[in-house]
Amino acid sequence: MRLNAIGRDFGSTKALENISLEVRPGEFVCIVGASGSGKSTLLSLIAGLDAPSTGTITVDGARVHGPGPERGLVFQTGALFPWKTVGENVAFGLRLLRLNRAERRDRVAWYLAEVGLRGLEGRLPKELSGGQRQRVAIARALVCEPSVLLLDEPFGALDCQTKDDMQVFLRQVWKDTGTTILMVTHDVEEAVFLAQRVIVLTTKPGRIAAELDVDLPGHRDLLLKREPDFLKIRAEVDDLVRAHM
Ligand SMILES: Nc1ncnc2c1ncn2[C@@H]1O[C@H](COP(=O)(O)OP(=O)(O)OP(=O)(O)O)[C@@H](O)[C@H]1O
Repeated sequence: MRLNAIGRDFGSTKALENISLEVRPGEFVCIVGASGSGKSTLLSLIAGLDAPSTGTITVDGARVHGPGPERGLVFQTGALFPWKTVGENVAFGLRLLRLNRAERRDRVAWYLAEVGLRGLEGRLPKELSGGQRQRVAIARALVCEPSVLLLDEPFGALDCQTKDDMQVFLRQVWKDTGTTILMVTHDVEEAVFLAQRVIVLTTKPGRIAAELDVDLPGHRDLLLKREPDFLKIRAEVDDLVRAHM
């Protein structure tokens, strides 16, 4: 996936300016920045829900002109259909793909198991916890086997312990599926724990201030968050975000 000199203006407000970024297949990249740095705007441009004022976005070599099944999208909350069951919500992701009934059933079952929701396919979203609902949203995005999974603060509404568990879960899903992931978050600890590479945005306009490779082990559990190496990178990213607020 490639962003080439992206800019987005809203009237006289420059939300984003000259953002160029390449995300390689299978990479896990997090974008952090203070409130108003244009994180959500950037993700919605890549998702094709909004169009850049300048620059181009390509995924698998094709220009983005609107939403498409090769880009899976997960928001902070509220994206599930409340009247559909867990299984139906996940299957909904497949509506744009031409698959027969057995293929659909198998894919839905595989991704429900992958996100740890096997046996809950008949439940309604209101019968799930917040963390479980986000697992459904992630399964629904992954079921199309997208080239890139786009996550906008997906754990932002969860309590600290659930958030921690979901981070470990997301690393596991990434390892199991090999999906390319681009996530935006204001939570620096989360970004450093999850990503191989962290991009820091400036505020007003949002530009790329810095880019850091996260040189931590591939296998990450929650104890890593207490390790000196982790805390050092976290402090470095925190300082960069603050310096560019
Ligand atoms: N539809 C819109 N119309 C006008 N201005 C907008 C619109 N969407 C975003 N903006 C402006 O663009 C800038 C970036 O907003 P955006 O929501 O992308 O930031 P963010 O980094 O995601 O913030 P937060 O972390 O608070 O969600 C802000 O100044 C915002 O007011």
